[in-house]
Amino acid sequence: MRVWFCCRVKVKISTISFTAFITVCLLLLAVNFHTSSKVIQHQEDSEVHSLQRKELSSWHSPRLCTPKTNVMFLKTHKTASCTILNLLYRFGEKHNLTFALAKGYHFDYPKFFNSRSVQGFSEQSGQHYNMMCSHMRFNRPEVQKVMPADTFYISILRHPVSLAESSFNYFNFLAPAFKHSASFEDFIANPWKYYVPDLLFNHLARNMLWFDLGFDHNANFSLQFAQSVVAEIQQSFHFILLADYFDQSMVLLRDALCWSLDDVVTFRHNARTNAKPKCLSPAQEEQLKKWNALDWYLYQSFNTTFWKKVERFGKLRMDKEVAILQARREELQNLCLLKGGKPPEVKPSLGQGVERCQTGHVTMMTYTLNSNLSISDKELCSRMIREEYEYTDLMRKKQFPKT
Ligand SMILES: Nc1ncnc2c1ncn2[C@@H]1O[C@H](COP(=O)(O)OS(=O)(=O)O)[C@@H](OP(=O)(O)O)[C@H]1O
Repeated sequence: MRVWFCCRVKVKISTISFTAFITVCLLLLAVNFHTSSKVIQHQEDSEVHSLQRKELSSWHSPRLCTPKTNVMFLKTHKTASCTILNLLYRFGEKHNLTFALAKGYHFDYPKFFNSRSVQGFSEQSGQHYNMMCSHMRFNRPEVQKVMPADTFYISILRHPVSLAESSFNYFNFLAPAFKHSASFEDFIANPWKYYVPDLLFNHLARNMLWFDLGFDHNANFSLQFAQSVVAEIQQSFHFILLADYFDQSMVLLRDALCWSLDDVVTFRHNARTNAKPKCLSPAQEEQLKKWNALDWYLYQSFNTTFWKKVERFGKLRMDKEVAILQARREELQNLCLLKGGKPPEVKPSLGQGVERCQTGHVTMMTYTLNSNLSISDKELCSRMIREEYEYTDLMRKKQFPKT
């Protein structure tokens, strides 16, 4: 009896010690995940990673990967790029990262990017930056001079039909082809009547994405040529987001960068208040796809890649994470914005604030913060609504306090 009792006590003691040992180990592990950056290396699409994914039941779980802090974003035009810019600046500010900044607000666009247009950069210094995200015409060898070798390259595309409509609205004062046409419908019906291939800024009227990615937007379409360009883009960029599936893009981006939920929650920036897309007929849509044949091919290719990624990620998991993202956005909108951001305050586009991101003569959405925010909430909310120029100036002041 005594022996049995002793045994039971021993068994109990060893069970308790074992349990305590395991608990301490788990706690240490959890603390380690939270505090140490030396966590298991993120290996996208590897089996290890998919096993880890299964264990991550919630977005608030510690991530089993190392957050990426070197990111190059090719900011294409009229593709929700100001919204992405906002999240990159926020992340950079939070983690004290350096930005390769243009001397103004873009890298001598529409010229090809040259490393000389980065403020304070010289090739001799061997200096590198964490992030780069202002408008440019992509030029990989020059970008590589400025960014570290392990940089994660991203960009964003948008369906050429809605892109053309957005571009016509914003850039009809800038692109000669748009300027001279009586209406968008008129332009769609007779693009060659108004389009002179080599006129400055006419790229905004034809294959604008192709141009921003550094290719000849006036080239004749051939399958072989288009395929070779897509292959080159795939070599240069780790992930191409789609503005038309913005939330799904954010979920995939967060996963690829190993960032937190709040890092990828954004308010919509740079949106028109008159953003109701024009109702185009199927024939007009086809004409636009034909006119922008290179961009249309580009979009279709990366749309296919995108949905393959979603499949690998898991469609159910995607739906779940999109829902969490949207709920968090709504929560932040209600916290930060007057009337939860709806309806937006309307300002003419050529004044101060949001419209400085713009160059067109359109009415822009701008946000007003709730007046009763705590100091920390006000800081958070101000960051979320801060626009491109204001944020760029702020980062410039941080990096170049004397200028
Ligand atoms: N989150 C999200 N999802 C989908 N679409 C979005 C989002 N954020 C911005 N937008 C739309 O993107 C258009 C502005 O694009 P950019 O910021 O790239 O413009 S710019 O080139 O920097 O001027 C502009 O499109 P239009 O309103 O159709 O012109 C914005 O409404």
